[in-house]
Amino acid sequence: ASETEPSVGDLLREADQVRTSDLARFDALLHDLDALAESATAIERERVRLLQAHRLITRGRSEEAVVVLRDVIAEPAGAANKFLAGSMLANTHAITRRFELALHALDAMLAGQSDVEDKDILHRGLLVAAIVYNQVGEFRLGLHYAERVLDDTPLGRSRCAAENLVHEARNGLKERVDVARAMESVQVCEAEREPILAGFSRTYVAEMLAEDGKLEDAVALLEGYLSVVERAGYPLLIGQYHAMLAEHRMKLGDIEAAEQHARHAVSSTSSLASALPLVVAYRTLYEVAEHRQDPELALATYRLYAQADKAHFNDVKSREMAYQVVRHQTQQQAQQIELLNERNTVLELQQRVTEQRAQNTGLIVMLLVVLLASIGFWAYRTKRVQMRLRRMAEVDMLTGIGNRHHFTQRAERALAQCARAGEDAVLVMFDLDHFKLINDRFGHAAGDCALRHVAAACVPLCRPVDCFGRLGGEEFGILLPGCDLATGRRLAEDCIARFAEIHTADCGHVFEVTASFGVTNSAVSGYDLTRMLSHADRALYRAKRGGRNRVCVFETSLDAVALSLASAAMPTGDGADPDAAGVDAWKQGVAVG
Ligand SMILES: Nc1nc2c(ncn2[C@@H]2O[C@H](COP(=O)(O)OP(=O)(O)OP(=O)(O)O)[C@@H](O)[C@H]2O)c(=O)[nH]1
Repeated sequence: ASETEPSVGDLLREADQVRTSDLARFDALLHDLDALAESATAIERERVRLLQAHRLITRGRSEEAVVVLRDVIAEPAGAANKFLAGSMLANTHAITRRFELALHALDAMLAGQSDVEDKDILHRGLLVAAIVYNQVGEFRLGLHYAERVLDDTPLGRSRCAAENLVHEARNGLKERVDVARAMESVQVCEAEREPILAGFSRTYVAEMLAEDGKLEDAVALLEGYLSVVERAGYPLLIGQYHAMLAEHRMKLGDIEAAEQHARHAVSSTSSLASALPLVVAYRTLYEVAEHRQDPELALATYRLYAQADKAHFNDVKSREMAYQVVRHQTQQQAQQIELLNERNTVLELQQRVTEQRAQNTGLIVMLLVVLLASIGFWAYRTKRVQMRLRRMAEVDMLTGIGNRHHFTQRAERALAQCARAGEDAVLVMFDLDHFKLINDRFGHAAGDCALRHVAAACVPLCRPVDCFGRLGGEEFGILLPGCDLATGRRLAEDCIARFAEIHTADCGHVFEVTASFGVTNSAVSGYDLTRMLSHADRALYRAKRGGRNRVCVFETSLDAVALSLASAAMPTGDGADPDAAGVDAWKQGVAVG
C-alpha cells in the first residue's frame, strides 16, 4: 500500500502546482498533508504552514496569513522557507496596498537570497520584488529583478510573468517595448494557460503599434482578443482593453465605438477608483460629449475624468512615497547601525589601548625582573670570583689551611686583641723532621702528600679562634689566643701523637712522619708576632738538636745564647728585628753545615 501512497513531498509539489488553478484540489491536498504531519520533516511541516497561509490569503484572511508568515520568518526551519515566507508576506502587503510593509518585507527577504538554493523558490521571491518595485514606481529595480529571473532562462509561468514585468517596467521607464519580444511572451503565456498575463502582453504590443501610428492594427489586435480577456474575468485587464480601444477608436473618428468601449471600461473598473483605465475612459467620454457639442455632458464627464485622474495621481504618488519613506527609514537605520559600529570600534580601540598598556607594563616588569636577575647573577658571579680570589690569597693550595700571609694577619689581630684584653696567647711552631730525606727517597709528590696528612691531623685539634697556617716549606704555626704555655705544650704533644698515627700508604710509600715543636707564649715573648715566631723557632731548633720528634718551650736562659750568637753573626738591617734576622742566619749556617 505504501508504494501507491504519495509521500509528503509529492503532495507538497502537487499542492504547490494547483494552488492558483484548482482550489478544491488544493484544499483536499492540504487536508491530506495535515493527516501526514507526523511523518513529515520539520521543513515539510513548515512548507504545509506556508500553503495554509496561502489558502488564508486567497480567502481574504490576509491578517491571519501575516501572523503565520511572520512566525515562520522569525524561526524558520530552513533558509528557503524563510525566503518563501518573506516573498509571500511582501506580496500579501502589496495586495492589501500596504506598500511600506511590503518594501520592508522585501528588504528582509532579499537579504537572505544567497542562502536559497531552490531556483523555483528564488524566482518566486524575485518576481514578487519586481511586482512590488514596479508598483511603487521603482521601475529600474523592477526591471533588474525581472531580468534576474530571465537570466536563469526559466520555463513556463515564471518566464511569462518575468517577461510581463520587464514590459511593465520598460513602459514605466518610458522606454520602447520590443514588439517581437512582447509577442513571444504572449505565446509563452498562452502556452502556460495564463490568459490574463498573455492579455497584458498584448496591451504592450498594441501600445507600440499605436505609438507607431498603426492605430487600426492596434485596434484589431485588442478587439481580436477581447472576448478571451472578458472570459478570463479580470476587471482591470478588461477595463484596460476597453479603455485603450475607446482611446484609439476616438482617434480614428469612430465616436460610437469609442463611447461604447469607454462605457464598458467604466463599468468594469468602477470599483477600482484609482485605476488608469477609468481615467482614460472618462477622458474619452468627455471628448465624445465635446464632439457631440453637449456641454452639460461634457462638464459632467470632465468632472468624473478630473476625479479619476486625481485619484490615480494620488495613488501613484502615495505608492512612490511609500518607497521614499522606506528608503529613508532604511538609511536612518543604516546610519544608526554605522554609528553603533563606530562606537564599537572606538570601544574596541580603547580596550586595545588598555590591553597594550597592560602588556607594556608587563613587559617593563619582565625587563626589570630580567635586569634584576642578571644583576643578581653578575653579583653572585663577582662574589664567587672574589671569594675564590680571596681564598686563593689566604689559603695554602697544597694543604688547604691558611698561608703564611693569612696566618700572619689573623695572628697579629688575635694578639692585639689579647693584648687589649690582658689575656695570654701561646704560639706553637713545628717543622717536619728530615723532610728533605722524604723528598729525596720517595719523591716530591710523596712529600706533598705527607704535608697534607700533617695539616689534616692538626686541624681537628684547633678551635675556630685558633690561627693555624703553613709558614713555608715544611714549617707550620698555630697561635692559640687566650691560652697559656701548658695548653700550647699539650697541643704540640697531641700533634706528635697524631702524626704517629699517620698512614702514608696513600702517598705511594710507607714512612714515618714526625716533627719538632717550639712553643712560646706572650707572657714570655710579648704580643709581637715576629718576636714570638723567633722565640718559638729557637725552641724548635733546640728540639731538633735534642733529637727531633719532641717539644721544646722557649726559655730565655737556654735560647738566649743562640740569639746572641745569631745577632753577632748577622748584620742587622734598618729597623729589622735582631731576633728574627739572627734565627734565619743561624738556620742558614746549619743548612750549609
Ligand atoms: N715535597 C715538598 N718539599 C718541600 C716543600 N717545601 C720545601 N720542601 C723541601 O723541604 C726540605 C727541607 O729540608 P731541610 O730544611 O734541609 O730540613 P730537613 O730535611 O727537614 O731536616 P731537618 O729540618 O733538620 O729535620 C727541602 O728539601 C725542600 O726542598 C714542598 O712544598 N713540598
